[in-house]
Amino acid sequence: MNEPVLATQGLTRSFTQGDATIEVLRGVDLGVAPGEIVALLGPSGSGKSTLLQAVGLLEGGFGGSIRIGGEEVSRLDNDARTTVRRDRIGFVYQFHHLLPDFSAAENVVLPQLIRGAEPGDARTRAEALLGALGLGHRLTHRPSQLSGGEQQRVAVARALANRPALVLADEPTGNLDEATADVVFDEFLRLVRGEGSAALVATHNERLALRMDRVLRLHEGRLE
Ligand SMILES: Nc1ncnc2c1ncn2[C@@H]1O[C@H](COP(=O)(O)OP(=O)(O)OP(=O)(O)O)[C@@H](O)[C@H]1O
Repeated sequence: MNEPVLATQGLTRSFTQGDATIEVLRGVDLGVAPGEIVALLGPSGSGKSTLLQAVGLLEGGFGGSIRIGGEEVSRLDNDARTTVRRDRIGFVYQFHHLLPDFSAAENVVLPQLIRGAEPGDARTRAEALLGALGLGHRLTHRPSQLSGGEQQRVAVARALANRPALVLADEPTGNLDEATADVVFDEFLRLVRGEGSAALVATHNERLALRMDRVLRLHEGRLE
């Protein structure tokens, strides 16, 4: 059997506020297979973002095990975490977080250059991804010159630029109106599938969740 792209065991996280401690994650065991697209469904406040931050190695303070591509990554130092993020994970957030002074194409080129790609190759890859998302005519536009749906498409292209084994997406179309969200979400799924990446996608939208390969439900700090 293929090694999971992502596996957690007994993942815990609690926050202390004053005298109160809230246990947000109470022992989450999950596995995502290569190329599998998994929905992480749960109401607001159920801990979806907290879980994505843990497995994306964006925050510390977690208990339990996180394996990415078979490697235990939960105890790595900061430099090693940064390398895992850069080489293996693509992120899409609810808000695009594009660099405002760079064009759409440059936003997709930059992460590739940081990883050591040749500028010509990076440009070709950026144009191919943006073209696949219908943005071939928007390459030189800055984020402020793009619509919300176009901005999120650029963010999707950027996430896939380095061919990550795993895409982590937190409400990737949550900031768009329903009709635009539907279209952008379909394009996101099509592109991720076409690239062969796995994805873990947090959403509170049942309808979007059912378009994915599998649905995990987060309830009271555990997966149902
Ligand atoms: N840094 C923090 N300090 C204290 N409490 C926190 C912190 N981060 C998250 N929490 C709490 O953890 C719980 C889960 O938050 P989280 O953002 O993971 O939920 P979510 O399911 O992603 O919600 P939403 O769908 O609204 O984004 C919430 O009760 C939140 O208040």
